[in-house]
Amino acid sequence: MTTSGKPVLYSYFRSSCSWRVRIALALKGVDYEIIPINLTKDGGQQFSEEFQTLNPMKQVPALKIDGIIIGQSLAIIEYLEETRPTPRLLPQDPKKRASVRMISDLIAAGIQPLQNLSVLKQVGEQNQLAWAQKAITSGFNALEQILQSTAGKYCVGDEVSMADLCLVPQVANAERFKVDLTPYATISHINKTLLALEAFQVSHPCRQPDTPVELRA
Ligand SMILES: N[C@@H](CCC(=O)N[C@@H](CS)C(=O)NCC(=O)O)C(=O)O
Repeated sequence: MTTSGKPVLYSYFRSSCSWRVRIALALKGVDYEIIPINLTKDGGQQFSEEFQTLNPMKQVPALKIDGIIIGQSLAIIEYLEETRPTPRLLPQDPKKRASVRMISDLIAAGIQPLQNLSVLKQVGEQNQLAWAQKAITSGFNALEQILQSTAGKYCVGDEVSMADLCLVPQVANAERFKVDLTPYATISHINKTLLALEAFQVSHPCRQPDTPVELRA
């Protein structure tokens, strides 16, 4: 907490995992402060001693809330869901909830970590684009197929869920890595529908306190 008592989100404007949490906070109407952690400046502020005491994984996001600090975006979203249940981001129906968790994990464990900054650094500059494209297309091939049986207006039925909070930032990553989205009609359509919602807009990487001027919209 800051002296104002508001929750504090350690976030980087371009981080897809931070964006997931920003959407959840916006949807649930939580007033919070952002402390930007620049993942590229000075060799990466995530490696500073101060930040490592907050999140030993040296990754954003991390959320200080209710006297605790939580890392891992899905754990944060689940905590927000349990303590601030409205609007619901996990459906009541166990089968739908399983679908939401399946899609969230597909993205959060099966795609994003493979194209995360630290992995791309290991892959080397020349191979980064092809590597990221492969990780994303292989995940999106599976996701597009899964959505045929789960999607309504959004990833699972007609209510915005945690799966949607994972989808939109991952599509932004796909665009950044110049993935051809033509084969992913359902993913693209749901993404467009979600981007029209205010919570997805206010939390967008182009509207953050640490967004560089040239990327602001
Ligand atoms: N599983 C974690 C992943 C967090 C993560 O990968 N964060 C990225 C930004 S999206 C990061 O901080 N990367 C820093 C680095 O790779 O050095 C979560 O969901 O929060």
